[in-house]
This record gives sequence, C-alpha cells and structure tokens, in this order.
Amino acid sequence: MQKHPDFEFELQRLDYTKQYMQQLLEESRRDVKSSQDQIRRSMADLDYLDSSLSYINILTNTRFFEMARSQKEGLEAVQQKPYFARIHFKKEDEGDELLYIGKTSLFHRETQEPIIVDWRSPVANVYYDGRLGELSYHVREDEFKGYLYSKRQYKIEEGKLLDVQDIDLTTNDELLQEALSGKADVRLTEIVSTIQAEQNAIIRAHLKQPIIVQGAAGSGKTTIALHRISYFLYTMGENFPSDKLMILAPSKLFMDYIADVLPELGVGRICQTTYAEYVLNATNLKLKLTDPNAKLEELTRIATIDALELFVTRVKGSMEYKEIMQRYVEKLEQQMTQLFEDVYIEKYRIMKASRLKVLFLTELAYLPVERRLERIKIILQGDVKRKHKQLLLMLTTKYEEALDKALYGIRDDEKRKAKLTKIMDERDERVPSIEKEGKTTASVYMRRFKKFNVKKLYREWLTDNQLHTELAFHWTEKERVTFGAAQKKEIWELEDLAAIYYLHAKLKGVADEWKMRVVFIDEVQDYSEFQLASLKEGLETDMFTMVGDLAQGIHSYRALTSWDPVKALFPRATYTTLQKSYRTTIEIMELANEVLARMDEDLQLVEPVVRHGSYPEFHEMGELDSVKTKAIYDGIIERGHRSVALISKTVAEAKTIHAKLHTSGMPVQLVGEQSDITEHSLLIVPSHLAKGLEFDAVMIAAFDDPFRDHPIDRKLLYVAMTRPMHELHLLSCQDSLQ
Ligand SMILES: Nc1ncnc2c1ncn2[C@@H]1O[C@H](COP(=O)(O)OP(=O)(O)OP(=O)(O)O)[C@@H](O)[C@H]1O
Repeated sequence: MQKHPDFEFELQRLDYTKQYMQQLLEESRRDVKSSQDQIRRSMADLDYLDSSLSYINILTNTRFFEMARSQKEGLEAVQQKPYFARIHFKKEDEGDELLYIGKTSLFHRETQEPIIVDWRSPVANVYYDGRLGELSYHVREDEFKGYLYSKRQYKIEEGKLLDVQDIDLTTNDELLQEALSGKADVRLTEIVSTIQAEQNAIIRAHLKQPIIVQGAAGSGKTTIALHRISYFLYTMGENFPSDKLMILAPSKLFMDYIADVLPELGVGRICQTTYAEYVLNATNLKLKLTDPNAKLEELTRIATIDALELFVTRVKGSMEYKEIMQRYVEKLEQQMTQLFEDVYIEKYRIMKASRLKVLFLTELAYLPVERRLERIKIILQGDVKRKHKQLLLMLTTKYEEALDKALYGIRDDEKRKAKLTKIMDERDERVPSIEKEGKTTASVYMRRFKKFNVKKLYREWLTDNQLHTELAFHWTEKERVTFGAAQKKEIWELEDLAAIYYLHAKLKGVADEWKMRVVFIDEVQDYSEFQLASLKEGLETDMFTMVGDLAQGIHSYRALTSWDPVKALFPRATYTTLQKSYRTTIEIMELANEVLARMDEDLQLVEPVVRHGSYPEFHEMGELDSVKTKAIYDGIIERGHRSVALISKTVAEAKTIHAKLHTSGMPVQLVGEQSDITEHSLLIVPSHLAKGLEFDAVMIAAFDDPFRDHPIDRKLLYVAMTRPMHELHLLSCQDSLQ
C-alpha cells in the first residue's frame, strides 16, 4: 500500500503531540503525588484545638488533587490515540489552520495554540458536517464563515500512526467501512471518529428543543443519543448539573450493554435508569410489578386478540386515561375544598373560607395539591401572626379602657372593687389564652388536610365501580365490567405506572431530587402516550430526546403505533428519520427488509451501508440438534467472531434450548433481564430482550414457539434478524420460519 505523501509530516506531528502530552502527564503525576503528600502532612498536623490552618490546607490540596487527577486521567485515556482527524480550515478574516480533532481538547500552555480540538467544539462540526469549500458554522447563536480545504483521517493504534487518508465527496469513508467491519465488542462503543452527517445533525440539534428520531434498526439511535448527552454536557458546561439529566433505558441488561460508552465520552454521573425504576423512586412507592414481557409472550401464543381483551392495557396508556385521572384529581380537590372553613382565634375571624378557597382553587392552582396546602399554611401563618398582634393590642386596650371606666365611673367602693376584679380576672384568663392559641392557629387548622396516599387512592379507583361510572362515564357497560374484573387481584403492572406517576405529580408534586430537567429516552416506541405525557407534566419540561423505531414496536398493543401523538404532545419537537443501517450487511438486511415489508405499518425499507457478507443460512432440523448447533457455533468462532447469540421467540424456549445445549457441554449463558453479559459463551436470549443489543453473529431458533405470521411475531422476528453485524443463521424445522 502506498503511503500518503504527508505521512512523514504526520508522524512528526503525532510525535510532537505525544511528547507534549507526556510532559503534561508527568507534571500532573507529580502534582497528584505532591498534593497527596500535602494532604497527608496536613492530616498529621491536625490539631484539634487550632486546626483551621490544617483544614484549609487539606481543602486546598484536595481540590488541587482532584484537578491534577482528572487531568492525568484525561491524558492517559487519550494518550494512545490523541486524535482521529484533521481539518485544514480558514476562518473568515483569519489565517488558515490545521486543526486536529480528538476526544478531548489540548492547548499549549504558553502559546495557547490548540494542539487538539474537542470533537464537540463548534469548529469540529465542520469535520462532520462540512463539505469542502466555503461553509459556515455556529457558535451559539452567532454564525461564522470559513473555507474548508481538506479533511483527513488517521488510523492510530497504541500510539502508532498506521494510516492517513484524505476524504472528500468522491472517496469512500474508509474509516467507517473499517469500523463497521470490525468485531462487535460485547458492549456498545463510541463512534466519534466516524459520525455521519445525518447523525451529527441529531447529536448537535438545538439543545433546548425536543427531538423525535424514527431510526431504522442499526441506524445508530442509541449511539447517537449517548453522543448527544456528551455533546449536551460539554456545551452546557458547568452550568448544568449532570444529575439533572436522565437517560431512560429499556432494561437493566441494556444499561449494562451501554455502560462503557458514557465514561468513554467523558460523561460522569447522570441518572441512568428504567422507566419503572424511575417512577417507583420518584413516587417513593414499593410495588412489585408483574413481568411486562409475560403479557407479550401470552399474546404471541393466542390465535386472535379480541379488542376487549386488550381494552384494559390499551386504555391505561391512553390520553383518555389521563383525562380520567385528571377528573379524579379534580374530585379529590373538590373534596378537599369542602374542608375549608373560616379561620378563628377565639371568636375572632382571621381569614374567610372563601379567600382560602380562591387561593386553593385559583391562585395556587398551578401547584400540586399538597404544595398548595404548604403555601396556604405559610400565608395563613403570616396572616395569623399579623392579626394576632392586632387582636392582642385591641384586647389589652379594651381591658385598659374598661378598667379606667370602672375605676373612675363607679362610686361605690365595694361595687368598684368587684368590677375591677372581674375585669382583671377575665383579662388574665383571655389574653394569655389567645396569645397561646394564636401561636398554633395555622398548624391546628391545617391538620384537617391529610396527606394523600397515592397507592391507596389509585387502588380505590381501580376497584370502585361507582368511581368508574362517575369518572369514566363514557365507557360502555362491557368496558366497565372488563375493567372492573381485571382489577380483582391486587397486582401492579407497568401500565399502571403512568397513572400513579400522574397522580403523584398532581397531588404531591415530584421532589427536587427526581425533577429531571433533560430526558433521553431510548426505544421510545415502547412507551404509551400517557407515559410520555405524565413524564412531561410531572417534570415540567419538554426537553426530551426520544429515539425509537416503530418497526421494533413489539409492545405496540400497549404503546405507540405512530409518531403523530408524540408530535402532538411535543409541539416544539423536530422530527427526523434515519434510514441507513450501519450494523448489518446488505445480505442480512435484505432478508430483514422482507419481514419489514409485511408489517401493517407503512414503514420505509432500511438501506444498509454498503457492506457485503455471507448470505443468511437456513439450517433445517426436526428439533434443536446440539451437535449441529455446536458445529455452526464453532464455525462462527473459527471465522474470528466473538459475540454470538442464539435468539428464540420466548423465554420458555430459551430455557429449553439452554438446558439442552448446556447438557451437551457447550459454553452457554441464558441471558435474563438482570444478567451480566459474559464473553466466550453462546448467549441464549429471548427475542424481547435482544432488542437494542447487537452481536457478531446470530442464530435464530424456532422450534417449540415458532414465529407466526402475526403482527407481534413479525416484529419479534425482525428484531432478532437485525441484531447481527456479520452472520445470520436460521435454525428450525421446516415451515416454522416461513
Ligand atoms: N457513524 C457510525 N460509525 C461507526 N459505527 C456506527 C455508526 N453509526 C452506528 N454505528 C454502529 O452501528 C451499530 C448500531 O448502532 P446502535 O445500536 O446505536 O443502533 P440503533 O439504531 O440503536 O439500533 P437498534 O434500533 O437496532 O437497536 C453499532 O455497532 C454502532 O456502533
């Protein structure tokens, strides 16, 4: 292979960068050590009588230690690959520059010359987005113009420069091709060096605006969402507390799968959780939820699904249910309103009930009910305090006047004395009593309002026929009966969480700790409208990044079947589609597209990025044959692949297969919701859990529970078929995969 003409130049540049990094690294290692020593010394000097100086010393050195350590770790992380690309760029009215782009920026301390620029910086956008020639880019709201002479990519491994490529419109993106043909890690990885223009547009889309992405299987939705988080935190800087950013992942298994990407992208502590876990934490409720996938599996077994059968599941995710819950909140509000009475101290009225009702129902209506009551209590306390003072003054004056009148107005000694005593006795009893009462008037008054028990209230709604008639008055008799019958046993389902969260948000309010300001949702097609609506209202923000794929909507019986409702819910959102798939080969995608074409939804076929591989292979067996399966597995491993999954439609079949292969001595791991994925074994995965994951090679097995020509089954099969990067094997008895 011929070397690039600038190869020598680039070698020198890399040496220069590495040397400078090394120098900084040594300095920061020294700084780490010296600050540690300082801390140790100050600890030893700690004098419990006069320790302020030592404390200050410890604090200063701790901060210094943290800075040095973070610089050291940052440098160590990128030392082996300081940058991956370069742009030759000229900003308008300035000289031209060679800017090297890497995962983090590095400036020369004395000259402030940029040695590496961060991939998230505004100017780096030119690399991802800009064609050669004249262009513009934005730094916040300001537009800058410039001229892009060239874009260059580097292959650097373990600190060594292996290749240099110039890219323009005519050349293929070699780096991308290489990245895609590489072996799958057991976990997702960062893609900063090969982000494509259409992906870059999503990563850098306006940060304060919601965004909806419909992306084909393997189009990089998850990866892009994670890069957008990194970009968001970089751009928002110190001003945004990262623990106010939440990523909602579909399962614990999936969280483990993406666990490495965020640290690689320099993202520290953010809230990573599942929807169910978030709701249970935010509502502080302990509910044992039934397995939502059990229902999915049940649906894949029954022949036809009766509309009424799914009525309960569907309604609980609908905006209609939100309206019902809102009516419930209003009913509870009305009940509470009845409790407002005039507020008195002794016989004196301090505040009218009507004023309190106006506060409760109108002026403070923007707050959750319990928060309104807290505010009313504060207002009442203020009023009571003020009026209590006036009242005491008025009474003291009144008694003084009465005493004066008795003293000077009654001639008869006996009578006067008796009157004075009476007045004084009355005064000495009433004034302290009023004084005391005033101190607790507000809190005693507010005791009539009990805190809500959301779990109990929701359970009441579920089981009370009268409430059904009152709040869901539009339901037919059949629907009401179906709904009531489904609630007999006290079970808690995922579908109930939207309502529980909604009631909590409206009645109690989401506590600050759980009040996220920015939300990223992966696999959003599995959410119901009500889930999204209640999250948005509870969090009082619409800054949501939502990525998903309707073709993989295996929970569409309870979740989204179109993006229209999400667009209506987030009117400020931009909607983008990604049609290109980066994961799999043309041969595999063509077969998966055949399944996609048979779906009820009108979905565009997926365009695979030009990468060829072997054709999917069909292996016919009467039942799962361990010897043949092992031979297929060994072949895959011999061809150099590492991560291999065997996907079945149901959990039950996954268990049977696992038992069989395990007995035959094959290295197998049955993957469950809570599993840690291990390398060097064949992973047996039920199809619903495979969603979002990827493997070098996939075998799909369909024996006991074959995939039928049925909407849910088609989606499950499509999910399974779009998991492999390189090889797909279909294991089945004849007919069952047709
Ligand atoms: N620009 C890119 N450069 C290199 N690899 C990429 C790029 N975009 C996506 N990929 C790779 O494609 C694969 C699919 O990405 P990802 O899992 O994020 O897609 P997805 O849209 O979430 O898929 P699915 O919906 O099927 O779960 C990953 O291996 C990812 O690293």
